Amino acid sequence: MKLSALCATAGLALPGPDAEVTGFAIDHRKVAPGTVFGAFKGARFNGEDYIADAIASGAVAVVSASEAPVEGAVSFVDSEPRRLFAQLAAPFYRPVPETLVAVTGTNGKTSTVELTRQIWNMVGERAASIGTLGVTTGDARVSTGLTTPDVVTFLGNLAGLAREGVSHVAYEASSHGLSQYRIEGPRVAAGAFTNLSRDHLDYHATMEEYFAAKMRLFGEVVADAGTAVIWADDVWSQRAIVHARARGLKVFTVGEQGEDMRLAARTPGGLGQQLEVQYAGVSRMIPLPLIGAYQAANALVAAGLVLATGGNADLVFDAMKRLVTVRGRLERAAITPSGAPVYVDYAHTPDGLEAAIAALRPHVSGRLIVVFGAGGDRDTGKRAPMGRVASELADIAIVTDDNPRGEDPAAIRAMVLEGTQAGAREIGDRREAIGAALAEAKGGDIVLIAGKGHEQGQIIGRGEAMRVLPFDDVDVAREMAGALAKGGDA
Ligand SMILES: CC(=O)N[C@H]1[C@@H](OP(=O)(O)OP(=O)(O)OC[C@H]2O[C@@H](n3ccc(=O)[nH]c3=O)[C@H](O)[C@@H]2O)O[C@H](CO)[C@@H](O)[C@@H]1O[C@H](C)C(=O)N[C@@H](C)C(=O)N[C@H](CCC(=O)O)C(=O)O
Ligand SMILES: Nc1ncnc2c1ncn2[C@@H]1O[C@H](COP(=O)(O)OP(=O)(O)OP(=O)(O)O)[C@@H](O)[C@H]1O
Ligand SMILES: N[C@H](CCC[C@H](N)C(=O)O)C(=O)O
Ligand SMILES: [Mg+2]
Repeated sequence: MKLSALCATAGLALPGPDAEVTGFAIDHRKVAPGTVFGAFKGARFNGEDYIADAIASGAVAVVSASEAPVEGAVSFVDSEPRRLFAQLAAPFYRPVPETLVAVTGTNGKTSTVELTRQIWNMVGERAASIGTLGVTTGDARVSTGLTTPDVVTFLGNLAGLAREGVSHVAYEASSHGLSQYRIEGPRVAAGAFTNLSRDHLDYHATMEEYFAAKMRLFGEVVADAGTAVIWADDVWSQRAIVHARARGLKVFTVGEQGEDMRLAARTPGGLGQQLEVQYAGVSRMIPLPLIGAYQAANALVAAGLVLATGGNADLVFDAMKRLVTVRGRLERAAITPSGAPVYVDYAHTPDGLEAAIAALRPHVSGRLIVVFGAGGDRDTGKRAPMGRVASELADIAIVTDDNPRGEDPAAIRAMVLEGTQAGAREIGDRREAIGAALAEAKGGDIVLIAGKGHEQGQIIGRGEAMRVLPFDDVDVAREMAGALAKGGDA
């Protein structure tokens, strides 16, 4: 494809001679002849340092923020080079699935995109989701490593899915992804906001900045005349509604305070819950086969996205009855020989931990035992609040390791323990901590293993020294339950 054609589609002037474009790259090591190179300043490197190398490898154009010397290639300079790069790249990656929706919020993005994918599939669409779990279609899942992949991977994935016949894609818009313009370009029909609470304050300076990053979804990413589906019961919801209205989007609110889809009642049951939902003047009873208020919220927002993009209400609400557990989100992993169910959940924020404990509480007649930790090289300010939530809301809290990365695991645990009241236990080794929780559990108790969900490893070290030790909470819980049944030492 010609650079001039990409510029014309993106509405940009071509600032130099025309060239044939063969691809896009944001890492100079991936540049081949004909590539457009995005030279961005990052947290660790300045991509502009690699411009000459990229041109030597065949780059035909360079997008950057400053007048750094670009000799032998067309130079695009913009104060938001990542945005310009995405605008230029989008028309190259064709075809694009016809219906795209994006989900933002501190918690619930993965669950919501996955449930949206499930509902679309059940109502007859070829659907996929992209997010923390990777790229998921009906029959396959491929990991990308990040929640929101880099823009080149993202656009490439969309085109690949469209070529396979996928027409509907729901993807996660993390605040990092939004602020780094990783998910720009194609037309996004609807966006959803789930909630906002403390996380990532190592990357965003304040909650206001964190919220502003999320609101780029409604401010810029969702197409003109698109829809904003907003969970209405969060403390930040009203402000999200104001942003969406100011942009002129259609607003679709969901929740107990939702005006478009109202959750009138929610009754927890053994393996799920009964929801009474009012939509378009009709009241419906929906037996949702997932437990917990938070899963009801995510399922309703997912239904809202499908309805906002043309789904048939009868089919959509009927599909909700057949939703299946999202991997690592309140997933029942095992039952101890004493009869206590063991759940694995991805709660890694104070709010997430509170939501996961609240989801299980109605099902506990004895004690709720929680095993959890906090990640290294991530927001340190969430650690003590996580400790506080666990020790206040669970009966037994066991603090353990969760991806210490480049930090001293004992120091991370100490910060978590600062928030706990007396009585919280500390067992650094995660396998041992899970074993202790299962051994402690009696009939009527429930064990919650929080923080890693679907993750497949324990990340130790940083940079060159980083290693990922295989670890899966579900597998370990099963192994430990098995060992207890045999009467061995867990
Ligand atoms: C802080 C952060 O988000 N960093 C991401 C970001 O890096 P960056 O732009 O700061 O890049 P950098 O490493 O400083 O390099 C700058 C530029 O120089 C280029 N470069 C660099 C070296 C070189 O030799 N040649 C070269 O061309 C790089 O490709 C890059 O374009 O862009 C990189 C390329 O896409 C990502 O790999 C990297 O993710 C790091 C590994 C990461 O851990 N990110 C996490 C925090 C993250 O993004 N998480 C979110 C949120 C999860 C959630 O919702 O909770 C996610 O969406 O996954
Ligand atoms: N709507 C919600 N409200 C409160 N907590 C939630 C909600 N949805 C999920 N959670 C909690 O957050 C955890 C992570 O959920 P999920 O993976 O769907 O979120 P996410 O936004 O994709 O997270 P990440 O930022 O890591 O990508 C869940 O395991 C649960 O503990
Ligand atoms: N997307 C989140 C996941 C955190 C999961 C937890 N296991 C950890 O490692 O902190 C992050 O990268 O901050
Ligand atoms: Mg996610």
